[in-house]
Amino acid sequence: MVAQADASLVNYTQESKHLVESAVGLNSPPKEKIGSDFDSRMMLRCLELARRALGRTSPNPLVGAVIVKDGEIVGEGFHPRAGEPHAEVFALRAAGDRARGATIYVSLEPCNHYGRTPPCSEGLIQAGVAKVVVGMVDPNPLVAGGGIARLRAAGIEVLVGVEEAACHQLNEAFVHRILYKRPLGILKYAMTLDGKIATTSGHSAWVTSQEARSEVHQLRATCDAIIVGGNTVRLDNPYLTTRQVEAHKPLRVVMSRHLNLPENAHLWQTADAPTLVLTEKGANPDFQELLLKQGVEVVELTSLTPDKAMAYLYERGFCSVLWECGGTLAASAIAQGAVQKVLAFIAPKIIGGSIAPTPVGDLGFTTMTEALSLERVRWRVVGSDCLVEGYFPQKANSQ
Ligand SMILES: Nc1c(N[C@@H]2O[C@H](COP(=O)(O)O)[C@@H](O)[C@H]2O)[nH]c(=O)[nH]c1=O
Ligand SMILES: [Zn+2]
Repeated sequence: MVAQADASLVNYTQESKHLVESAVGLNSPPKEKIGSDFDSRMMLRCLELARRALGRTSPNPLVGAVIVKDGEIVGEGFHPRAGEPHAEVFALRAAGDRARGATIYVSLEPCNHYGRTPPCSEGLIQAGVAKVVVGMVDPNPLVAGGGIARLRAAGIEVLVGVEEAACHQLNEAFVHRILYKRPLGILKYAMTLDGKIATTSGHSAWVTSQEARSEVHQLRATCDAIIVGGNTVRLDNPYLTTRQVEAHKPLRVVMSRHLNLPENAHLWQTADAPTLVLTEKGANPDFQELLLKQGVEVVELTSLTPDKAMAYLYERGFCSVLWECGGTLAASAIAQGAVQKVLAFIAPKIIGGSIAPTPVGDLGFTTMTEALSLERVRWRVVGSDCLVEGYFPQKANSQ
């Protein structure tokens, strides 16, 4: 039986629950375009600015803001990382007095709470902006429509939902974290046209083209952590880095119950990205010592399962986790609901072999009717390969 994640919408008032459900596309029909073409252009500029902090803002969202006066941009900003000022603050600083009577575009609803920083709603009211154009409602229960209500109560015109789908897409991991209290799990694999991730002897360098591999490095830079099992460390000896000097370096996570791992794996010998080994209480103390000496963090969980690992990474403030593991761990992560999104690179190659490894191990299904169907499926060509992307269906639990 495959676990289905339920969105926890129980912390919302009835009104904010509807706003959030609609913003994140749960239980809501397709919508019409909101705002003018100029509004859309400005909102897309907000998203471009927000992307400058890709991979660096968790547990916070990616947010961009643009201030427009008399048809001209007079201030821009984005949220660089958690604990630092929000996007609106940077844009207001850049605009100075020109913010008075201006329109501000923000990709996420301005906050209305005292967190690590004071509420942006109050900052906008004090700056005297005339209009606020919002990309999407903030699903954080501390905000959830409250920022919009506060601005309207102060007499400011507010337009909500401009380029909403694009705003949601950029923050899909933040939204998932808020609604499901887990990071978004993304399963990525590269397989041949006949569904193999390696030859019968375990050789896998390389299944896909150079272009597809550099796309993976870019993908890693957008995630908070990359997770593999002990088998991948033993068989592939991966680096799990982004190979880009300036890029964000996600935490490399290894799940290993018994710590029966090679002493000289690349992961412990390369300090260019942080590494965490998740294991169980009391496992192999000598190996734990060796890891600690090499600067690797070790955390013992009472039981080590994909869901327990995701619960731990949630507590650490992560929004997105990339599963780059072998088929056995991938099957158990899927079965426990630790995977929401699948990215499959398919190389136009055939290697054959009935015992060659496949991307997802046994799920216990015997009939096609049990197959897990992905939705919102898209595909595109990357180099000489095809990238297929889709999501497992998600549920809202709003009792
Ligand atoms: N980063 C961001 C927002 N983030 C909102 O504020 C929450 C974090 O608050 P704090 O701990 O004070 O940084 C975060 O969970 C999200 O709901 N809001 C905005 O108006 N603009 C921003 O740029
Ligand atoms: Zn704010």
